[in-house]
Amino acid sequence: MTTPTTNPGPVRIAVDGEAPYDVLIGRGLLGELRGMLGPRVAKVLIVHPRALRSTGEAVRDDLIAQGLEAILAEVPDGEEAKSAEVAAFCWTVLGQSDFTRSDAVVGVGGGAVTDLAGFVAATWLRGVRVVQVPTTLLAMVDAAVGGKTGINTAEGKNLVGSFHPPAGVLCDLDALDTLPLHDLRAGLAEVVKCGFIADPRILELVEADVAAATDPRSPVLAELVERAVRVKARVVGEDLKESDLREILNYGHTFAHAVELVERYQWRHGAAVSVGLVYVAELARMAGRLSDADADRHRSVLRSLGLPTTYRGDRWPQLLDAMKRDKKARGALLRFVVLDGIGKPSRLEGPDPAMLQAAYAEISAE
Ligand SMILES: NC(=O)c1ccc[n+]([C@@H]2O[C@H](COP(=O)([O-])OP(=O)(O)OC[C@H]3O[C@@H](n4cnc5c(N)ncnc54)[C@H](O)[C@@H]3O)[C@@H](O)[C@H]2O)c1
Ligand SMILES: O=C(O)C(=O)C[C@@H](O)[C@H](O)[C@H](O)COP(=O)(O)O
Ligand SMILES: [Zn+2]
Repeated sequence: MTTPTTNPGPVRIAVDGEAPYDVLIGRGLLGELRGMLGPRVAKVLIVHPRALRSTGEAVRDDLIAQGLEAILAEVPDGEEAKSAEVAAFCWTVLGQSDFTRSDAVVGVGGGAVTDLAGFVAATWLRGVRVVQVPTTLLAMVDAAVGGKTGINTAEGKNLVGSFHPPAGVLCDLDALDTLPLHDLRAGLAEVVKCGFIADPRILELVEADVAAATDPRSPVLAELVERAVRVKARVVGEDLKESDLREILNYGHTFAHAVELVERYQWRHGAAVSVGLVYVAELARMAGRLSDADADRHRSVLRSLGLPTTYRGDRWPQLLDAMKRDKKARGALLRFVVLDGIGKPSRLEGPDPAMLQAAYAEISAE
């Protein structure tokens, strides 16, 4: 059931760092885009997925009405957008449109498109402005914020990319009205991740009312978005380039990225993160770092949201091979973000291979 909402005006969350910017969360925010682009921008490339053609066109028409030159680059839906070929297509459009350093890119779409648009902006003329307009929950709470941009290669997920913070992020919650439930749930996996690493109130909100947490019109979901963005903003504001603290945002991702690769991206990122969280909670439990109750809480909260908590691919050697290319690895040393308790992220370095496989057996047996 849809809960009626009032329209209290946008929440503004500042992200600190060398080039600080704001994340706006609210409804009907398109009018804020021109201001975020900045006064010098005259030409804009709007990168959008095929499925959101009419949204891309609406953004283009709005900017044209405000006197800008705006061009569309339509890219494939989902993970297919994150390839060298699609990035090269965008560079061609930019080249043919004579884009200069005073022009800007706007990413309109889910995390796949905001990762691609950010990467194109980071690489064009060695870096132009990008404003992100995320349209999935996952992109609002995670992908569009923080400046990690990138594409995949045949060998793995996000292996090519750069840190290129946006000039601003517009999280218009109205976009969630059309988002399929599976994609909403996928976004909630990253929200729950923030709950485990830094903000336990997120876990309490989900546990108290799962229906509200999965209702795009509910104030509970709006609060979850705000809380998750605050976690991310605080972390990336302190450690943009992942020298240490930022690794905590990668909680659950060592196993998740391996699943995505092995499953040829037929798993949504958020679904893979969900099993990745359960996997690493098992690992931490086996290493004597996490209590049974806290490890079990991972399973119960994710399961209550309809997210997967098991992986039955029977592909341990391939998963282990993929995990070796995780960016947190150092040489042959696998490194995992683990919890010593809820809200207490830590690291587990070079765990015993038998324990790695035992944790896998645990999540495939359930
Ligand atoms: N850069 C980062 O820090 C970061 C963080 C988390 C995830 N990511 C990346 O984000 C990607 C996953 O993002 P995602 O979950 O948004 O998936 P996605 O971008 O693949 O979008 C999912 C699907 O929803 C469609 N869609 C988008 N908005 C819609 C809307 N409002 N209504 C209906 N359909 C809509 C898309 O076209 C797509 O088919 C992965 O590639 C992941 O690696 C990056
Ligand atoms: O922002 C971060 O840092 C993260 O790790 C957030 C993750 O949710 C996200 O999926 C990120 O793209 C993973 O990055 P990678 O460095 O492991 O490729
Ligand atoms: Zn992620």
